[in-house]
Amino acid sequence: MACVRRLLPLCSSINRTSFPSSGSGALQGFRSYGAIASEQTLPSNLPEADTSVLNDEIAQIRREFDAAKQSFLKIPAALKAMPKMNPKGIYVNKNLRLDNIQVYGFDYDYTLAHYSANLQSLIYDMAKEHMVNEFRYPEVCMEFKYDSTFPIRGLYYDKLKGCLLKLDFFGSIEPDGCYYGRRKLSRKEIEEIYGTRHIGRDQAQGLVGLMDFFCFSEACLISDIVQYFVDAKLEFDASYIYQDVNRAIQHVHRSGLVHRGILSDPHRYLVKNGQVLHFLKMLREKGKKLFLLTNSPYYFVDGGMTFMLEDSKEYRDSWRELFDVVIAKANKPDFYTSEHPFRFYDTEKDNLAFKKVNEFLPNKIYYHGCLKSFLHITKWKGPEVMYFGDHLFSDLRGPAKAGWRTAAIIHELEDEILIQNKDTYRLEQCSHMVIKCTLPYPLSS
Ligand SMILES: Nc1nc2c(ncn2[C@@H]2O[C@H](COP(=O)(O)O)[C@@H](O)[C@H]2O)c(=O)[nH]1
Ligand SMILES: [Mg+2]
Repeated sequence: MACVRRLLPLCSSINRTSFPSSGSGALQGFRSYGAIASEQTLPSNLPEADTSVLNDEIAQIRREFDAAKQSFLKIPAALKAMPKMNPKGIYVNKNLRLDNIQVYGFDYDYTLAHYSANLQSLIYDMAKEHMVNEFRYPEVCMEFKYDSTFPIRGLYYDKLKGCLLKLDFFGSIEPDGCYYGRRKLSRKEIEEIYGTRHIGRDQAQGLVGLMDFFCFSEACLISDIVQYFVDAKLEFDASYIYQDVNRAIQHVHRSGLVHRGILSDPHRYLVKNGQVLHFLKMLREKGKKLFLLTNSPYYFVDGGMTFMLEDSKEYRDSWRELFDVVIAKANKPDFYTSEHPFRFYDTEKDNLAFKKVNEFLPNKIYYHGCLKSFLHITKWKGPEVMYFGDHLFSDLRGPAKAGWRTAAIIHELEDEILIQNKDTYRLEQCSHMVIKCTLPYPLSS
Protein backbone atom coordinates (compact mmCIF):
# COMPACT_ATOMS: atom_id res chain seq x y z
CA MET A 1 0.00 0.00 0.00
CA ALA A 2 2.85 2.37 0.92
CA CYS A 3 4.41 1.85 -2.52
CA VAL A 4 1.15 2.68 -4.25
CA ARG A 5 0.82 5.84 -2.23
CA ARG A 6 4.36 6.87 -3.15
CA LEU A 7 3.51 6.39 -6.82
CA LEU A 8 0.31 8.44 -6.75
CA PRO A 9 1.91 11.79 -7.66
CA LEU A 10 3.00 10.13 -10.91
CA CYS A 11 -0.64 9.32 -11.70
CA SER A 12 -1.79 12.77 -10.62
CA SER A 13 0.26 14.29 -13.40
CA ILE A 14 -1.77 12.26 -15.89
CA ASN A 15 -4.89 13.71 -14.40
CA ARG A 16 -3.56 17.16 -15.20
CA THR A 17 -2.82 16.28 -18.82
CA SER A 18 -5.22 18.22 -21.02
CA PHE A 19 -6.94 16.52 -23.95
CA PRO A 20 -7.46 18.44 -27.14
CA SER A 21 -10.75 17.83 -28.92
CA SER A 22 -9.39 17.12 -32.42
CA GLY A 23 -8.53 13.58 -33.53
CA SER A 24 -4.81 14.11 -34.28
CA GLY A 25 -4.33 16.28 -31.19
CA ALA A 26 -5.05 13.34 -28.91
CA LEU A 27 -1.54 12.08 -29.63
CA GLN A 28 -0.03 14.99 -27.69
CA GLY A 29 -1.48 13.35 -24.63
CA PHE A 30 0.49 10.14 -25.24
CA ARG A 31 3.74 12.03 -25.50
CA SER A 32 3.20 13.53 -22.12
CA TYR A 33 2.56 10.05 -20.64
CA GLY A 34 5.89 8.82 -21.98
CA ALA A 35 7.67 11.85 -20.67
CA ILE A 36 6.17 11.50 -17.22
CA ALA A 37 7.01 7.81 -17.00
CA SER A 38 10.59 8.04 -18.22
CA GLU A 39 11.48 11.13 -16.20
CA GLN A 40 10.83 9.32 -12.91
CA THR A 41 14.00 8.08 -11.19
CA LEU A 42 14.23 6.16 -7.94
CA PRO A 43 16.15 7.54 -4.96
CA SER A 44 19.56 5.75 -4.76
CA ASN A 45 19.41 5.09 -0.98
CA LEU A 46 16.36 2.75 -0.99
CA PRO A 47 16.81 -0.84 0.38
CA GLU A 48 17.06 -3.44 -2.42
CA ALA A 49 13.66 -5.09 -1.60
CA ASP A 50 11.89 -1.72 -1.85
CA THR A 51 13.66 -0.91 -5.11
CA SER A 52 12.54 -4.17 -6.64
CA VAL A 53 8.90 -3.64 -5.58
CA LEU A 54 8.99 -0.10 -6.93
CA ASN A 55 10.52 -1.25 -10.20
CA ASP A 56 7.74 -3.82 -10.55
CA GLU A 57 5.15 -1.13 -9.85
CA ILE A 58 6.68 1.23 -12.40
CA ALA A 59 6.86 -1.54 -15.00
CA GLN A 60 3.21 -2.30 -14.32
CA ILE A 61 2.24 1.35 -14.70
CA ARG A 62 4.24 1.57 -17.97
CA ARG A 63 2.34 -1.48 -19.25
CA GLU A 64 -0.93 0.23 -18.32
CA PHE A 65 0.18 3.44 -20.05
CA ASP A 66 1.02 1.43 -23.15
CA ALA A 67 -2.36 -0.28 -23.07
CA ALA A 68 -4.06 3.11 -22.68
CA LYS A 69 -1.94 4.47 -25.54
CA GLN A 70 -3.06 1.60 -27.76
CA SER A 71 -6.68 2.21 -26.75
CA PHE A 72 -6.29 5.88 -27.66
CA LEU A 73 -4.88 5.01 -31.07
CA LYS A 74 -7.84 2.77 -31.75
CA ILE A 75 -10.45 5.39 -30.80
CA PRO A 76 -11.00 7.10 -34.20
CA ALA A 77 -11.50 3.77 -36.02
CA ALA A 78 -13.64 2.34 -33.21
CA LEU A 79 -15.80 5.47 -33.22
CA LYS A 80 -16.45 5.12 -36.94
CA ALA A 81 -17.83 1.63 -36.32
CA MET A 82 -19.99 2.76 -33.39
CA PRO A 83 -23.57 3.56 -34.40
CA LYS A 84 -24.80 7.08 -33.76
CA MET A 85 -27.95 7.73 -31.74
CA ASN A 86 -31.12 8.53 -33.60
CA PRO A 87 -32.23 12.06 -32.63
CA LYS A 88 -35.80 11.10 -33.46
CA GLY A 89 -35.60 7.82 -31.54
CA ILE A 90 -37.47 6.67 -28.45
CA TYR A 91 -35.28 5.76 -25.50
CA VAL A 92 -36.04 3.71 -22.42
CA ASN A 93 -34.41 3.60 -19.02
CA LYS A 94 -36.28 0.48 -17.99
CA ASN A 95 -37.41 -2.61 -19.91
CA LEU A 96 -40.97 -2.31 -21.08
CA ARG A 97 -43.18 -4.89 -22.78
CA LEU A 98 -45.54 -2.87 -24.91
CA ASP A 99 -47.91 -5.81 -25.27
CA ASN A 100 -48.61 -5.46 -21.54
CA ILE A 101 -49.74 -1.85 -22.02
CA GLN A 102 -53.47 -1.74 -22.67
CA VAL A 103 -54.16 1.91 -21.86
CA TYR A 104 -52.46 5.01 -23.24
CA GLY A 105 -52.92 8.37 -21.52
CA PHE A 106 -51.88 11.77 -22.85
CA ASP A 107 -51.24 15.21 -21.48
CA TYR A 108 -52.28 17.99 -23.89
CA ASP A 109 -50.00 21.04 -23.82
CA TYR A 110 -46.49 20.35 -25.10
CA THR A 111 -47.44 16.68 -25.48
CA LEU A 112 -50.23 16.35 -28.06
CA ALA A 113 -50.12 20.06 -28.85
CA HIS A 114 -46.84 21.72 -29.72
CA TYR A 115 -46.22 25.44 -29.76
CA SER A 116 -43.83 27.77 -31.53
CA ALA A 117 -41.61 30.22 -29.59
CA ASN A 118 -44.31 32.83 -30.39
CA LEU A 119 -46.26 31.42 -27.46
CA GLN A 120 -43.56 32.37 -24.96
CA SER A 121 -43.44 35.86 -26.48
CA LEU A 122 -47.21 36.11 -26.09
CA ILE A 123 -47.13 35.10 -22.40
CA TYR A 124 -44.16 37.41 -21.79
CA ASP A 125 -45.92 40.39 -23.40
CA MET A 126 -49.21 39.74 -21.62
CA ALA A 127 -47.49 39.43 -18.23
CA LYS A 128 -45.35 42.52 -18.86
CA GLU A 129 -48.45 44.57 -19.75
CA HIS A 130 -50.18 43.37 -16.59
CA MET A 131 -47.19 44.45 -14.51
CA VAL A 132 -47.18 47.92 -16.06
CA ASN A 133 -50.95 48.45 -16.06
CA GLU A 134 -51.86 46.77 -12.77
CA PHE A 135 -48.72 46.80 -10.63
CA ARG A 136 -47.48 50.20 -11.86
CA TYR A 137 -44.12 48.97 -13.08
CA PRO A 138 -42.37 51.70 -15.14
CA GLU A 139 -43.72 52.32 -18.64
CA VAL A 140 -40.26 51.57 -20.07
CA CYS A 141 -40.86 47.85 -19.29
CA MET A 142 -43.28 47.81 -22.23
CA GLU A 143 -40.21 47.95 -24.49
CA PHE A 144 -38.82 44.66 -23.14
CA LYS A 145 -38.78 41.83 -25.66
CA TYR A 146 -38.81 38.08 -25.00
CA ASP A 147 -35.43 36.54 -25.88
CA SER A 148 -35.90 32.91 -26.96
CA THR A 149 -32.15 32.24 -26.71
CA PHE A 150 -32.03 33.01 -22.98
CA PRO A 151 -34.06 30.48 -20.94
CA ILE A 152 -33.81 26.71 -20.77
CA ARG A 153 -35.94 24.25 -18.79
CA GLY A 154 -35.27 23.44 -15.17
CA LEU A 155 -33.83 26.77 -13.97
CA TYR A 156 -34.16 28.08 -10.41
CA TYR A 157 -34.67 31.65 -9.34
CA ASP A 158 -33.08 32.57 -6.03
CA LYS A 159 -35.63 34.85 -4.39
CA LEU A 160 -33.09 35.96 -1.78
CA LYS A 161 -30.17 36.81 -4.02
CA GLY A 162 -31.91 37.56 -7.33
CA CYS A 163 -29.86 35.06 -9.37
CA LEU A 164 -31.15 32.67 -11.99
CA LEU A 165 -29.42 29.32 -11.54
CA LYS A 166 -28.82 26.09 -13.39
CA LEU A 167 -28.02 23.35 -10.90
CA ASP A 168 -26.39 20.06 -11.77
CA PHE A 169 -27.55 16.61 -10.65
CA PHE A 170 -25.80 17.06 -7.31
CA GLY A 171 -27.29 20.49 -6.56
CA SER A 172 -24.20 22.52 -7.46
CA ILE A 173 -24.40 25.64 -9.61
CA GLU A 174 -23.16 24.94 -13.14
CA PRO A 175 -20.06 27.14 -13.76
CA ASP A 176 -21.78 28.79 -16.77
CA GLY A 177 -25.21 28.69 -15.20
CA CYS A 178 -25.58 31.66 -12.88
CA TYR A 179 -27.10 34.95 -14.09
CA TYR A 180 -27.80 38.14 -12.24
CA GLY A 181 -30.31 39.90 -14.44
CA ARG A 182 -29.07 39.17 -17.93
CA ARG A 183 -25.40 39.09 -16.92
CA LYS A 184 -23.59 35.78 -16.54
CA LEU A 185 -21.59 35.69 -13.31
CA SER A 186 -18.01 34.43 -13.19
CA ARG A 187 -16.97 31.54 -10.92
CA LYS A 188 -15.36 34.09 -8.63
CA GLU A 189 -18.58 36.07 -8.38
CA ILE A 190 -20.58 32.88 -7.74
CA GLU A 191 -18.24 31.98 -4.91
CA GLU A 192 -18.44 35.50 -3.49
CA ILE A 193 -22.24 35.32 -3.43
CA TYR A 194 -22.75 31.66 -2.43
CA GLY A 195 -19.48 30.80 -0.66
CA THR A 196 -19.29 27.59 -2.65
CA ARG A 197 -20.94 26.33 -5.82
CA HIS A 198 -22.92 23.77 -3.85
CA ILE A 199 -26.39 24.87 -2.80
CA GLY A 200 -27.03 23.64 0.70
CA ARG A 201 -30.36 22.94 2.37
CA ASP A 202 -30.70 26.48 3.80
CA GLN A 203 -29.95 28.24 0.52
CA ALA A 204 -32.27 25.87 -1.36
CA GLN A 205 -35.20 27.26 0.63
CA GLY A 206 -34.98 30.52 -1.28
CA LEU A 207 -35.15 28.78 -4.67
CA VAL A 208 -38.19 28.48 -6.90
CA GLY A 209 -38.19 26.03 -9.80
CA LEU A 210 -39.05 27.13 -13.34
CA MET A 211 -39.69 23.67 -14.67
CA ASP A 212 -41.65 23.65 -17.91
CA PHE A 213 -41.86 25.41 -21.28
CA PHE A 214 -44.50 27.79 -19.96
CA CYS A 215 -41.89 29.05 -17.47
CA PHE A 216 -39.55 30.32 -20.20
CA SER A 217 -41.46 33.60 -20.32
CA GLU A 218 -41.30 33.86 -16.52
CA ALA A 219 -37.52 33.22 -16.40
CA CYS A 220 -36.85 35.82 -19.08
CA LEU A 221 -39.17 38.45 -17.57
CA ILE A 222 -37.70 38.02 -14.06
CA SER A 223 -34.17 38.49 -15.43
CA ASP A 224 -35.14 41.49 -17.57
CA ILE A 225 -36.76 43.21 -14.59
CA VAL A 226 -33.75 42.48 -12.33
CA GLN A 227 -31.52 43.91 -15.07
CA TYR A 228 -33.71 46.99 -15.28
CA PHE A 229 -33.32 47.65 -11.53
CA VAL A 230 -29.57 47.04 -11.71
CA ASP A 231 -29.10 49.39 -14.69
CA ALA A 232 -31.28 52.05 -13.11
CA LYS A 233 -29.28 51.65 -9.86
CA LEU A 234 -32.52 51.22 -7.93
CA GLU A 235 -32.70 49.27 -4.70
CA PHE A 236 -34.99 46.25 -4.90
CA ASP A 237 -35.95 43.08 -3.07
CA ALA A 238 -35.41 40.08 -5.38
CA SER A 239 -38.35 38.20 -3.83
CA TYR A 240 -40.81 41.00 -4.76
CA ILE A 241 -39.76 40.70 -8.39
CA TYR A 242 -40.58 37.00 -8.34
CA GLN A 243 -43.85 37.65 -6.57
CA ASP A 244 -44.96 40.28 -9.10
CA VAL A 245 -43.85 38.39 -12.22
CA ASN A 246 -45.42 35.19 -10.94
CA ARG A 247 -48.72 36.93 -10.13
CA ALA A 248 -48.77 38.43 -13.61
CA ILE A 249 -48.05 35.04 -15.20
CA GLN A 250 -50.76 33.35 -13.09
CA HIS A 251 -53.20 36.02 -14.22
CA VAL A 252 -52.36 35.38 -17.88
CA HIS A 253 -53.14 31.64 -17.47
CA ARG A 254 -56.04 31.75 -15.02
CA SER A 255 -57.96 34.49 -16.80
CA GLY A 256 -57.71 32.51 -20.04
CA LEU A 257 -55.94 35.44 -21.76
CA VAL A 258 -53.27 33.16 -23.16
CA HIS A 259 -55.76 30.48 -24.27
CA ARG A 260 -57.89 33.00 -26.12
CA GLY A 261 -54.75 34.56 -27.60
CA ILE A 262 -53.64 31.19 -29.01
CA LEU A 263 -57.05 30.34 -30.42
CA SER A 264 -57.38 33.75 -32.03
CA ASP A 265 -54.39 32.96 -34.28
CA PRO A 266 -53.64 29.21 -34.08
CA HIS A 267 -51.31 29.24 -37.12
CA ARG A 268 -49.01 31.57 -35.24
CA TYR A 269 -48.78 29.49 -32.08
CA LEU A 270 -49.64 25.84 -32.72
CA VAL A 271 -47.32 23.52 -34.64
CA LYS A 272 -49.19 20.80 -36.53
CA ASN A 273 -47.77 17.28 -36.53
CA GLY A 274 -49.50 14.69 -38.71
CA GLN A 275 -47.76 11.87 -36.83
CA VAL A 276 -49.87 12.47 -33.74
CA LEU A 277 -53.14 11.46 -35.42
CA HIS A 278 -51.39 8.54 -37.10
CA PHE A 279 -50.13 7.32 -33.71
CA LEU A 280 -53.49 7.71 -31.94
CA LYS A 281 -55.32 5.91 -34.76
CA MET A 282 -52.79 3.10 -34.75
CA LEU A 283 -53.31 2.57 -31.00
CA ARG A 284 -57.09 2.48 -31.44
CA GLU A 285 -56.82 0.01 -34.29
CA LYS A 286 -54.79 -2.23 -32.02
CA GLY A 287 -57.65 -2.18 -29.50
CA LYS A 288 -55.91 -0.01 -26.89
CA LYS A 289 -57.83 2.31 -24.58
CA LEU A 290 -56.95 6.00 -24.82
CA PHE A 291 -57.48 8.90 -22.45
CA LEU A 292 -56.65 12.59 -22.34
CA LEU A 293 -55.80 14.17 -18.98
CA THR A 294 -55.00 17.87 -19.07
CA ASN A 295 -54.94 20.92 -16.84
CA SER A 296 -56.25 23.07 -19.68
CA PRO A 297 -59.91 24.06 -19.97
CA TYR A 298 -62.04 22.16 -22.46
CA TYR A 299 -62.74 25.01 -24.94
CA PHE A 300 -58.99 25.53 -25.34
CA VAL A 301 -58.27 21.84 -26.00
CA ASP A 302 -61.25 21.61 -28.34
CA GLY A 303 -60.10 24.64 -30.35
CA GLY A 304 -56.53 23.33 -30.56
CA MET A 305 -57.45 19.75 -31.49
CA THR A 306 -59.94 20.93 -34.12
CA PHE A 307 -57.25 23.14 -35.64
CA MET A 308 -54.57 20.42 -35.57
CA LEU A 309 -56.88 17.84 -37.15
CA GLU A 310 -58.53 20.18 -39.65
CA ASP A 311 -56.92 18.31 -42.54
CA SER A 312 -58.34 14.95 -41.43
CA LYS A 313 -61.75 14.23 -42.96
CA GLU A 314 -62.35 11.51 -40.37
CA TYR A 315 -61.62 13.39 -37.14
CA ARG A 316 -61.87 17.06 -38.14
CA ASP A 317 -65.09 17.59 -36.18
CA SER A 318 -64.90 14.60 -33.86
CA TRP A 319 -61.47 14.39 -32.23
CA ARG A 320 -63.17 13.28 -28.99
CA GLU A 321 -63.91 9.92 -30.60
CA LEU A 322 -60.19 9.17 -30.49
CA PHE A 323 -60.34 8.95 -26.70
CA ASP A 324 -62.29 6.72 -24.32
CA VAL A 325 -62.06 9.31 -21.56
CA VAL A 326 -61.38 13.08 -21.73
CA ILE A 327 -60.57 14.93 -18.51
CA ALA A 328 -59.87 18.67 -18.52
CA LYS A 329 -58.93 21.11 -15.73
CA ALA A 330 -57.52 18.14 -13.86
CA ASN A 331 -55.31 20.21 -11.55
CA LYS A 332 -52.26 17.96 -11.86
CA PRO A 333 -50.10 17.21 -9.88
CA ASP A 334 -52.69 17.46 -7.05
CA PHE A 335 -54.89 15.15 -9.16
CA TYR A 336 -52.70 12.21 -8.13
CA THR A 337 -53.02 12.77 -4.39
CA SER A 338 -56.29 14.65 -3.84
CA GLU A 339 -59.79 13.23 -3.38
CA HIS A 340 -61.61 15.71 -5.62
CA PRO A 341 -64.73 14.32 -7.30
CA PHE A 342 -65.14 14.32 -11.06
CA ARG A 343 -67.75 16.67 -12.53
CA PHE A 344 -69.56 16.20 -15.79
CA TYR A 345 -68.93 19.23 -18.04
CA ASP A 346 -71.79 20.24 -20.32
CA THR A 347 -70.13 21.60 -23.44
CA GLU A 348 -73.35 23.11 -24.79
CA LYS A 349 -74.27 25.01 -21.63
CA ASP A 350 -70.66 25.57 -20.52
CA ASN A 351 -71.42 24.46 -16.97
CA LEU A 352 -70.77 21.60 -14.54
CA ALA A 353 -73.57 19.12 -13.77
CA PHE A 354 -74.48 18.22 -10.17
CA LYS A 355 -75.03 14.51 -10.75
CA LYS A 356 -72.36 12.23 -9.27
CA VAL A 357 -69.94 10.81 -11.85
CA ASN A 358 -69.95 6.99 -11.60
CA GLU A 359 -68.88 6.21 -15.16
CA PHE A 360 -67.07 7.80 -18.06
CA LEU A 361 -69.23 7.95 -21.17
CA PRO A 362 -67.76 8.17 -24.68
CA ASN A 363 -67.73 11.63 -26.27
CA LYS A 364 -68.36 13.33 -22.92
CA ILE A 365 -66.06 15.67 -21.02
CA TYR A 366 -65.17 15.48 -17.34
CA TYR A 367 -63.57 18.14 -15.16
CA HIS A 368 -61.36 17.97 -12.03
CA GLY A 369 -61.40 14.54 -10.31
CA CYS A 370 -58.55 12.54 -8.80
CA LEU A 371 -56.51 9.44 -9.48
CA LYS A 372 -58.33 7.37 -6.84
CA SER A 373 -61.75 7.86 -8.50
CA PHE A 374 -60.22 7.51 -11.95
CA LEU A 375 -58.85 4.05 -11.12
CA HIS A 376 -62.09 3.11 -9.34
CA ILE A 377 -64.27 4.05 -12.32
CA THR A 378 -62.06 2.72 -15.13
CA LYS A 379 -60.77 -0.39 -13.27
CA TRP A 380 -57.51 0.10 -15.17
CA LYS A 381 -54.59 -1.43 -13.30
CA GLY A 382 -51.45 0.69 -12.76
CA PRO A 383 -48.87 -1.31 -14.75
CA GLU A 384 -51.11 -1.60 -17.84
CA VAL A 385 -51.26 2.20 -18.18
CA MET A 386 -48.67 4.32 -19.97
CA TYR A 387 -48.91 8.12 -19.67
CA PHE A 388 -47.19 10.58 -21.99
CA GLY A 389 -46.36 14.08 -20.77
CA ASP A 390 -43.83 16.89 -20.68
CA HIS A 391 -43.98 18.10 -17.07
CA LEU A 392 -41.67 16.50 -14.52
CA PHE A 393 -44.12 16.76 -11.62
CA SER A 394 -47.55 16.89 -13.29
CA ASP A 395 -46.95 14.19 -15.85
CA LEU A 396 -44.07 12.01 -14.72
CA ARG A 397 -43.57 11.93 -10.97
CA GLY A 398 -47.29 11.87 -10.04
CA PRO A 399 -48.33 9.01 -12.38
CA ALA A 400 -45.26 6.98 -11.53
CA LYS A 401 -46.54 6.91 -7.93
CA ALA A 402 -49.73 5.27 -9.27
CA GLY A 403 -47.66 2.55 -10.89
CA TRP A 404 -48.30 3.91 -14.38
CA ARG A 405 -45.49 3.66 -16.88
CA THR A 406 -44.51 7.12 -18.08
CA ALA A 407 -43.09 8.49 -21.31
CA ALA A 408 -41.40 11.89 -21.15
CA ILE A 409 -41.64 14.19 -24.14
CA ILE A 410 -38.24 15.90 -24.04
CA HIS A 411 -37.89 18.32 -26.95
CA GLU A 412 -34.32 19.24 -26.02
CA LEU A 413 -33.20 15.64 -26.55
CA GLU A 414 -33.16 16.07 -30.32
CA ASP A 415 -30.51 18.83 -30.12
CA GLU A 416 -28.63 17.10 -27.32
CA ILE A 417 -28.35 13.89 -29.34
CA LEU A 418 -27.15 15.83 -32.39
CA ILE A 419 -24.39 17.32 -30.23
CA GLN A 420 -23.48 13.91 -28.80
CA ASN A 421 -23.30 12.49 -32.33
CA LYS A 422 -20.58 14.97 -33.32
CA ASP A 423 -17.16 13.34 -33.85
CA THR A 424 -15.41 15.87 -31.62
CA TYR A 425 -17.80 15.14 -28.76
CA ARG A 426 -17.52 11.37 -29.16
CA LEU A 427 -13.73 11.52 -29.28
CA GLU A 428 -13.52 13.57 -26.10
CA GLN A 429 -15.94 11.27 -24.32
CA CYS A 430 -13.99 8.16 -25.33
CA SER A 431 -10.68 9.71 -24.30
CA HIS A 432 -12.21 10.56 -20.95
CA MET A 433 -13.43 6.97 -20.53
CA VAL A 434 -10.01 5.51 -21.38
CA ILE A 435 -8.33 7.74 -18.81
CA LYS A 436 -10.99 6.93 -16.25
CA CYS A 437 -10.48 3.18 -16.74
CA THR A 438 -6.69 3.54 -16.55
CA LEU A 439 -6.47 5.55 -13.35
CA PRO A 440 -6.46 3.70 -10.02
CA TYR A 441 -8.76 6.35 -8.45
CA PRO A 442 -11.87 8.16 -9.75
CA LEU A 443 -11.69 11.40 -11.73
CA SER A 444 -13.40 14.24 -9.93
CA SER A 445 -15.48 15.56 -12.86
N1 LIG B 1 -52.44 28.77 -13.35
C1 LIG B 1 -51.39 28.44 -14.09
N2 LIG B 1 -51.59 27.71 -15.21
C2 LIG B 1 -50.51 27.41 -15.93
C3 LIG B 1 -49.22 27.78 -15.57
N3 LIG B 1 -48.35 27.30 -16.51
C4 LIG B 1 -49.09 26.67 -17.42
N4 LIG B 1 -50.39 26.74 -17.10
C5 LIG B 1 -51.53 26.19 -17.82
O1 LIG B 1 -51.54 24.80 -17.58
C6 LIG B 1 -52.05 24.14 -18.70
C7 LIG B 1 -51.08 23.01 -19.07
O2 LIG B 1 -51.85 21.93 -19.33
P1 LIG B 1 -51.31 20.43 -19.63
O3 LIG B 1 -52.10 20.02 -20.83
O4 LIG B 1 -49.87 20.47 -19.90
O5 LIG B 1 -51.69 19.65 -18.42
C8 LIG B 1 -52.20 25.16 -19.82
O6 LIG B 1 -53.56 25.50 -19.96
C9 LIG B 1 -51.45 26.35 -19.31
O7 LIG B 1 -52.05 27.56 -19.72
C10 LIG B 1 -49.03 28.52 -14.38
O8 LIG B 1 -47.91 28.87 -13.99
N5 LIG B 1 -50.14 28.81 -13.67
MG1 LIG C 1 -48.11 19.62 -20.64
